[in-house]
Amino acid sequence: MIVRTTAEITDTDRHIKGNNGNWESKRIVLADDRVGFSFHETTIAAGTTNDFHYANHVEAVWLTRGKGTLRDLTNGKEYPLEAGTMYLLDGNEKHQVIVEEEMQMLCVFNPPVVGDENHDENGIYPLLRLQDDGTVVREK
Ligand SMILES: CC(=O)NCC[C@H](N)C(=O)O
Repeated sequence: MIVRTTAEITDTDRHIKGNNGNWESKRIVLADDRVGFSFHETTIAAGTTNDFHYANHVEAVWLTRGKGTLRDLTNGKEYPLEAGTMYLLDGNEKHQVIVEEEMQMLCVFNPPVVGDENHDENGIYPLLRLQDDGTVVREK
């Protein structure tokens, strides 16, 4: 069994700042826990528009705080986001998160994020795999 607290993650190498400057992510469960998914708490700043594209991962997002809009960039559809709403990117959809009130979200990634992944210029995380010997290989 593994038990962790926010205090153990905040301001450590598990606390990642997004390279668009708009979000931060506390990486609660990572690939080295070897459970097949990673689990993050993400905060996104009010007044921002964020383009994401998890081409190599499935992501589920559960909003615990905040308000805004999710836009599916594959078809232009928009969905209101507020506490208690979940979206699942089961088709690796390019999407946009438009934030009216600061959002806090709980996010699950499969395959699991290894550690400090950040978005490239297209909003994509690389596909990194943690090998049994602890080394990380880039697969995409
Ligand atoms: C909602 C979203 O995709 N936010 C960006 C950060 C990501 N969820 C992460 O925790 O790495």
